[in-house]
Amino acid sequence: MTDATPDSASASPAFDPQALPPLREVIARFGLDARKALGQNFLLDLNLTGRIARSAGDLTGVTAIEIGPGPGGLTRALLATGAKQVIAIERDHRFIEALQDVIRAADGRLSIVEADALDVDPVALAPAPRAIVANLPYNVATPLLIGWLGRIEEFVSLTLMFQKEVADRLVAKPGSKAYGRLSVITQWRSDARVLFNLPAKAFTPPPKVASTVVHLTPRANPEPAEWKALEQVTAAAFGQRRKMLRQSLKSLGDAEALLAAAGIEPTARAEEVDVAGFAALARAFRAR
Ligand SMILES: C[S@@+](CC[C@H](N)C(=O)[O-])C[C@H]1O[C@@H](n2cnc3c(N)ncnc32)[C@H](O)[C@@H]1O
Repeated sequence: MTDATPDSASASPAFDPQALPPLREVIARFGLDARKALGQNFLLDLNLTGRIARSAGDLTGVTAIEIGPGPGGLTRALLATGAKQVIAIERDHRFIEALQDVIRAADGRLSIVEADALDVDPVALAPAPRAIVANLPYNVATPLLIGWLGRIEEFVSLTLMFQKEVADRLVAKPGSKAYGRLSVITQWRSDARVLFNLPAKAFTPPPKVASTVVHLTPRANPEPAEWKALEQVTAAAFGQRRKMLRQSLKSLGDAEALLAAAGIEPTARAEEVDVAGFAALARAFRAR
């Protein structure tokens, strides 16, 4: 880890993302061909990365954590915000050398951690207030998000690029096709908002699908429920989403009694139950 502690909270964020060599040049100089297995689809347009960084909201005094800086387009944009510090976690060793110019230009505000983000606890890594801003590697985007949601109150916000199809699931409402376990868990813990979409051609190389930036903030008063119980009831309910709950919840025990305790019609289907309903079901399951 390259240590970079700023002198004070008021360290000036004067940083010009355009003053460094163009990203295409960095990629060519260091031979950074994109690796599909690591979800490497880069954003080389600094106007776009600037838009993403600004969409995180006011980062003044905040430690911004970036997952997968790659060649550093979004990293540069984050340094141009009022963020007190940027800590970027990158798994691919090739980018560490390529980012040295950015580290120097950041004048003590950028640290790079070479690690698999799935193994890193961002709360232990970065002081509060902290926010995550990332163009996520799509192969690990959902497990990363679920890990962060479990302790989202530790973050000011999460501003994350997902495949559009995943973003649609995060914000889906009951009654829609995209509504499922991920929607319930996300909306239970956070207020999740779609900010904007980006076409595949915005990336180098272009992925097969469109992408969406989602902004998540901790939900002020989440419905009381235990994480594990909520996972169990949503897994059973959405595992057979077309069946009535009195049938699909049988694997959990006396389904009719659980539904009665939660105040849900036994003939309801998973996709009709809102987050409050699933939280009630999780409480009933825990209390059985
Ligand atoms: C979609 S690219 C984004 C790159 C850059 N931030 C941009 O916007 O151009 C995903 C980045 O995450 C890195 N990455 C992939 N899996 C990772 C993991 N498990 N932990 C940390 N970084 C990872 C990749 O090497 C790549 O740099």
